[in-house]
Amino acid sequence: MTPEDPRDREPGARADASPAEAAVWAALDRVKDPEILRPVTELGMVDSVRVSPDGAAHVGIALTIAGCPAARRIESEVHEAAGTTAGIASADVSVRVMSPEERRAFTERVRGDRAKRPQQFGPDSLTRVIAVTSGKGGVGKSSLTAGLAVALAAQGLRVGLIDADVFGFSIPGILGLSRDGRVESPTRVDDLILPPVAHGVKVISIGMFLGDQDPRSTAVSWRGPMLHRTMEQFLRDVWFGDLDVLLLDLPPGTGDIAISLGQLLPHAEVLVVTTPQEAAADVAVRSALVARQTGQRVIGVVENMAGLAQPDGSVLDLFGSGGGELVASRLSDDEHGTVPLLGSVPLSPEFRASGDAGSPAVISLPEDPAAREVLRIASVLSVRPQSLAGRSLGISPTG
Ligand SMILES: Nc1ncnc2c1ncn2[C@@H]1O[C@H](COP(=O)(O)OP(=O)(O)OP(=O)(O)O)[C@@H](O)[C@H]1O
Repeated sequence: MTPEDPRDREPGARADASPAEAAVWAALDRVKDPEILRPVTELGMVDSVRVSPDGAAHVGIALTIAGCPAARRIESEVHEAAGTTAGIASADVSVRVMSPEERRAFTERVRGDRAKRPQQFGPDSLTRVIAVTSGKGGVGKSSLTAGLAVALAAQGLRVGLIDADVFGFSIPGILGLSRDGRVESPTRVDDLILPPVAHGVKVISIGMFLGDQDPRSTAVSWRGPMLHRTMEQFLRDVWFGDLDVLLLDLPPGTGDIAISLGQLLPHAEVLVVTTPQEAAADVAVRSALVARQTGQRVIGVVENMAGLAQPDGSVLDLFGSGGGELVASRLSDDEHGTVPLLGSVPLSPEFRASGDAGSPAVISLPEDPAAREVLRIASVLSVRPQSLAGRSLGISPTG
C-alpha cells in the first residue's frame, strides 16, 4: 500500500470522512469543552465519526477524566450534535479515557509548552486586570464583582474572576457554584487546573480548595506568606486561557492580600466599592491608596446600596447619600487626574435574593434597578477609561 492509500488512514478520521460523516464533524465543531471553551474537535477529543448506510452515527470520544460533570456534559452535547445533524437518523457515543501520554499532549495543546508559556497576566499580557476593593466589609463588593463579570461575559468578552476574599469567599455561592455545602471544584488534568465556568465566567476561589470541608463552617486562617503563595498559584497554575478581562474580588480593607496582589499585578486597575454613607469614606479611600502605593491605577468608584425605591415613588436613603461622590473626589488630584464615580447601584431586595439563590440578577432579572445599573457600569468599563478615551478593549466577541 502507498502512504496515500485511504485504507492506511484511521477509520472514522476526519480526513477520510464521507459527506454524511463530514456533516457530523462540522456539527461537533460547535461543541465546546465547558471549561476550556474551545471546540472538542480542535482539542483532539473526537477519535472517530462513522455513519452507517442506515444513517446511524457512531462517534468515539476521548476524555481526560470520565464521570465528572464536564465529561457528562461533553458526552451529552456530542450526542445531541450528532443526532440532530441533517440526514442522521440516530447517534451513539462511545467514551474512553485518554492515556497518560494523550493527556500530556492534551495539556500542551491547551496551554502550550510550559517552558515557552508567557506569565499569565504579566506586563506583556493583553488581559485587562481589574481589582475590586472596598474599605469595609459587607458593602456588596462581591455581589458587584460577580455581577460585573457576568455582564461583561454576556457582552461577549472572555472573562475570568478570582475570588481573593479568602476570609469571606462568597463568589461561588453568588454564581451558583456552591450547593448544600459543596463548592464545585476545578478540574485537574495532570498539573493543569481548569476553573469551573459559571454564566460564561471562569471562576476560581479559595473555597474550591477546601477538600471535603464544608465552606459554610470552615475558616481560612492563613498568615501572609501562605496567602501570598496561594495568590501566586492562582495567577500561575490556574489555566484561564486568553482572557479579555480578569476581575479580582479582594478582601475588604488593606491587608496582606491587597499588598500581595499589588506586588504580583502592579499594572492592575482598581475599582473602589463604597456605600452612600459619608462616614465610610475614609476607610474606602485608604483601601484605594494602598493599591496606588503598589503602582495600581484607580479607575473609578462604584457606590452600592444607594436609595431604595418605595412603592409610593419616594426613595429611602437607608445609608445616607453622597458617599460615592465624596470618595471619588477625595481620590482625584493633579497627579492622578479625575477618578470618576462610575455609578450608583440602588438597594434592591430582588438583587440580594437572586445573589443568595446563585442566579445573578444581571441575567435573571435584568430589569431590576440594581441589575440595570450594574449592566450599565459594565458597558462603561468595557471601553477603556479616560486616558484612552473611547478606545475599545480591542477584542472580538467569542462565538
Ligand atoms: N444593591 C444591593 N441591594 C440589596 N442587597 C445587596 C446589594 N448589594 C449587596 N447586597 C447584599 O448585601 C450582602 C453583602 O454583600 P456582599 O457579600 O457582596 O458584600 P461584600 O462587600 O463582598 O462583603 P465581604 O467583603 O465582607 O465579603 C449580601 O447579602 C448581598 O446580597
